[in-house]
Amino acid sequence: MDVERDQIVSTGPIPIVDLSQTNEELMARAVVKASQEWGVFQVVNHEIPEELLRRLQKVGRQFFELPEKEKEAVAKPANSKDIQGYATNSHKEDTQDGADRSDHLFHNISPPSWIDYRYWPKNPPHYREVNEEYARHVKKLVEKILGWLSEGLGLDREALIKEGFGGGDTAVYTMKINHYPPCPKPGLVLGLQPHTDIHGLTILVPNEIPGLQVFKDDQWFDVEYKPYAIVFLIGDPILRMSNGKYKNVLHRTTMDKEKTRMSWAVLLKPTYDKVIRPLTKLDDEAPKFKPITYGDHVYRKVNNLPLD
Ligand SMILES: O=C(O)CCC(=O)C(=O)O
Ligand SMILES: [Fe+2]
Repeated sequence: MDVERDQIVSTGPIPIVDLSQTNEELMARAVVKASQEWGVFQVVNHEIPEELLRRLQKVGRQFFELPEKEKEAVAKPANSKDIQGYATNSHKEDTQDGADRSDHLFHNISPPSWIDYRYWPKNPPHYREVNEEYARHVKKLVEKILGWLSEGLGLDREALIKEGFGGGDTAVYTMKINHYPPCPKPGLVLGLQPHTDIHGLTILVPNEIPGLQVFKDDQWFDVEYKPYAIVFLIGDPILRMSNGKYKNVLHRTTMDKEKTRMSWAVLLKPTYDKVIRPLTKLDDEAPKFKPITYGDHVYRKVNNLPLD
């Protein structure tokens, strides 16, 4: 059998993995290969209902369409160390160099002890119910993918979620809605500057406006929009936990001249005190990274301090 063709059904260069195949090993291998070579892949025919994704996008869109004053009800408090809340950067001058020209809403969605409903919009009224339902589905999908990635390292299925992220009920899941309003000079500015993700894994649902680009082999590639597909991006901690086997993909977002782009990203993170290091059974290989707490990693990245 032509494994290569069966495992990745792709019209573009970014790997696309069909999760409705019966052969689990093929799907697992496709996810592992994509993570080694690209650090990004899309999944289609996952078990998250399409109508739930439509509702997730609808309530998010309704929130961002509210007048600025109403969005401020969940604003990130000034000087808050916590990322949670609404913040706007899209009013920045178009020519301002190096600025991210986008708006965001962050709030934790799991575990329950990390949820602070002050940052969850009360308007539209279904916002909370839809996001709670989505959180349950995302967790299941993430655990499946991390299981395959663990096995791809020669470890047991639970290694990444348990040893890497501290366990299914300890790992922190944060919803981040990105909102990129139309930009009259899209060539001059970016929605998000090129970056690798500070957190471990990003599970992304974009709207239909193209904009996400990933870097590989000295070239940027567009991530093709596929309705209801979910994009996975590997972040820095998984690079470290896998001792460099899984890539932390460099990516950025562009702006559209006329249309608003939005994306719903769930960020998977360890708690700040968790030490990030190559996983135990990878210890017999020379470690490529020094142990570092997740909190220290975030601090160093945010402040442009050296990491290793
Ligand atoms: O909006 C996107 O497609 C990507 C967002 C992203 O890279 C991020 O939030 O870190
Ligand atoms: Fe990102």
